[in-house]
Amino acid sequence: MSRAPEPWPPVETDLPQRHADAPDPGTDLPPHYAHCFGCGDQAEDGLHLRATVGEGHTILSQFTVTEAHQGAPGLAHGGLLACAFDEALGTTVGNLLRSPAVTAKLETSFLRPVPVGTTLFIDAHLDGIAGRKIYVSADGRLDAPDGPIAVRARALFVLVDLSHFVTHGRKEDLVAVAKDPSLLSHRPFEINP
Ligand SMILES: CCCCCCCC(=O)SCCNC(=O)CCNC(=O)[C@H](O)C(C)(C)COP(=O)(O)OP(=O)(O)OC[C@H]1O[C@@H](n2cnc3c(N)ncnc32)[C@H](O)[C@@H]1OP(=O)(O)O
Repeated sequence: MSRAPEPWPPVETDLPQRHADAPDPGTDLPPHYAHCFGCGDQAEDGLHLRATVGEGHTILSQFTVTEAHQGAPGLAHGGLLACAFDEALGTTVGNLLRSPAVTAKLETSFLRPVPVGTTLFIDAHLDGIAGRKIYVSADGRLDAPDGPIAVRARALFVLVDLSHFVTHGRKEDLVAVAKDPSLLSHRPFEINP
């Protein structure tokens, strides 16, 4: 497999417009859903990713690799790192565009091992929009915002209607959220099953 990067975004795009109600640069974002494996504070052994809005089209996220995240002894599992990027990229799309979207395609390049105890700093950037397709990418650096790059990712998100979540989500979880809206502590949209 070639290491030469393919053109990105792969199609002609426009620069996405930040939503007028997008949070300001410097804003620390609360978890979007308490049980989210990526950011939820009630997700035991989750990643507990934390995100802060950056300048322009960026959001900076970070999480610390724990023993629960191992693949090889003492090293983060690659699929779990991909999960962290899915979360960081999705947060970027959701908060800056404030429209529901889901991951359609996620590509990760693993450049360096990520040991347990490392904090990964993920700098995500909205790259382009073409109709419902949103292209977004991120670099993940070891232990500092300017540390060595360990993982790179790029993804296609597709804008969806709220009906996507209501139609496909497990009913008891949708009901739980309707009963206790604080489970969705930060939400770019409302869910009323
Ligand atoms: C704040 C929130 C943070 C959340 C972070 C976590 C985010 C997530 O993990 S979301 C969960 C994982 N993702 C999913 O479950 C999505 C499952 N997939 C789906 O539901 C559907 O396939 C979906 C919605 C992506 C697309 O279906 P549909 O709405 O019918 O649109 P469809 O017409 O097929 O695709 C729209 C466009 O995207 C393109 N596209 C869709 N999938 C892909 C793909 N895998 N690769 C390339 N292009 C694709 C299509 O070709 C089409 O392009 P064009 O407009 O040029 O014709």
